[in-house]
Amino acid sequence: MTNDSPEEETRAPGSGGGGVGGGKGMTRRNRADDNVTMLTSSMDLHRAGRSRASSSSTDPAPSITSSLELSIQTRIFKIIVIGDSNVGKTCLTFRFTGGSFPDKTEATIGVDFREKAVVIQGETIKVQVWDTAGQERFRKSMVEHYYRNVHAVVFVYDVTKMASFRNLQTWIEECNGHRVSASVPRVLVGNKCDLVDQIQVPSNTALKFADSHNMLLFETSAKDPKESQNVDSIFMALACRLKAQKSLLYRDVEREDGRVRLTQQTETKSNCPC
Ligand SMILES: Nc1nc2c(ncn2[C@@H]2O[C@H](COP(=O)(O)OP(=O)(O)OP(=O)(O)O)[C@@H](O)[C@H]2O)c(=O)[nH]1
Repeated sequence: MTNDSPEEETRAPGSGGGGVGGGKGMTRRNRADDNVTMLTSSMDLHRAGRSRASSSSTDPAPSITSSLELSIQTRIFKIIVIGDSNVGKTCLTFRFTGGSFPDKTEATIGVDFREKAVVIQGETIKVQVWDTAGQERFRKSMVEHYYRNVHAVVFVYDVTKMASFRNLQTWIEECNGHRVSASVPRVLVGNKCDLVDQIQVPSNTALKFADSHNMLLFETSAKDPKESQNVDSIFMALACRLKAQKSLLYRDVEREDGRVRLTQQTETKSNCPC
């Protein structure tokens, strides 16, 4: 939980079309493609930044150099997770980046950053997940940062709370109000499907909504370990889509204070069959 944000000099993808997958429909138990490999477990950017900064005084120079060389080749995709408080945004991002369900969560203040390196068709990509605060009082000063240079958006509702589903329209309007391009992929996630006896949002209602906004729908549970691959699929579908549509290579530059600065470096094109 932090109020800091990594400084960025990226720009949102300006080309490529439509929502994720380009197709509509519910994707439940969608499996990550075989071409995709998760490389690392979760890493809090700030904690990682601090440890890199502090270790730089003791580590031998060659390892710093090779780490920088490695990072120069790595593209970073910023994905923000948006939705009402308590829908499970933190738990979903934790499940994806850390592979587990947190024992205890507190309301997110500002934003939490988590990052995971994945390999898609031989290319290592850092998926940077911004877990945003659902409570208005904890997000006020951060909203601009959430949407700045975002590459994809995950809208989350709680399948056991109809109000959280109804509020999606407000979240979409906020997103649109921050000039997020229509070409930025968006997906819809209904979380807490493990609470089968309490479901208030029927799948077909959610599917209609997703279709009308050109989004894929994922119904899943951050809590149920059997759903973990489905949670991974949410972010991997976006990463695959971004890899296919993005024509920019970003350089990850470490600054002296350990914060991350991203700069556009050169152009590449790739085709992802995911
Ligand atoms: N049963 C069940 N509970 C869940 C699931 N995901 C999250 N929760 C619970 O829902 C509560 C809220 O989860 P969070 O991940 O903190 O919610 P959030 O959307 O990040 O909330 P804010 O930080 O306030 O925006 C916690 O008590 C979690 O344990 C799920 O898939 N199933």
